[in-house]
Amino acid sequence: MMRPLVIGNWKMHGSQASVESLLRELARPGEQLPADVVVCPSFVHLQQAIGLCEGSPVEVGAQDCSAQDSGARTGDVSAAMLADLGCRWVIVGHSERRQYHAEGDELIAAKITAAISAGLNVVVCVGETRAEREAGDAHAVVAGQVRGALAGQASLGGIAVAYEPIWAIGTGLTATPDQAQQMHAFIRAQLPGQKGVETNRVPLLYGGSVKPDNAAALFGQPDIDGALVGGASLDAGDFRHIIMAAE
Ligand SMILES: O=C[C@H](O)COP(=O)(O)O
Repeated sequence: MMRPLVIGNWKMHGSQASVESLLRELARPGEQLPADVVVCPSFVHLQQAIGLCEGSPVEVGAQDCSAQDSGARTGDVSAAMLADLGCRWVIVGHSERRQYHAEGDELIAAKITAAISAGLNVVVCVGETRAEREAGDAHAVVAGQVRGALAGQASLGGIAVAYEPIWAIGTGLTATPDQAQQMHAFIRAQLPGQKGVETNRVPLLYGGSVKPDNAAALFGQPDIDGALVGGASLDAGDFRHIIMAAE
């Protein structure tokens, strides 16, 4: 069985003081956790978070990276810079990047390539809007995003996929465990084969209003290998409950 993977995406929240107090609770030196745990603070808090996680089982990731290795890209941060700092993970293609920064599958695929070649693990996000689900297009949309992001990759090693139905992000609406399982099984069937790892070894995370009271039911599904948690990861007690539900 794959070890569960639970990632906290802190989005554009926090201050040095809140990062410190959250990680004093979450990243306890020498602690054994029932899941691999990653926190993704904003770029400006990465170095502080890496210091606070030292000696603990919690790893640190970024929320985005450039598709370019280096160069005249004002405001961008390369995957190599993140790896150099001590990040182990990067989120790519989050729906908020797709929506507010007009990111499409081609750019997302290039970011994955850049991140993998810098030695980072990647979590690539896919998911449909409410209108797409109501129109019966959810599977076609998600299949297109999975193929667009992954078809050109030489290997699936180091890649996790997060299914985040956009209608469930930050809304308190969660896909039911059955709905999520159904889409996860579908996503697994879309993963390109012959890419270095068995498709059943690619971690598939669910994201969208994961909370302490629904995490165990989601983790109980055969194709749900973990979670990408937004709001609840900003509360140390709630995030810990979610991590422990992966047991
Ligand atoms: O990356 C995390 C997701 O967007 C989920 O956010 P949420 O748990 O606040 O719904």
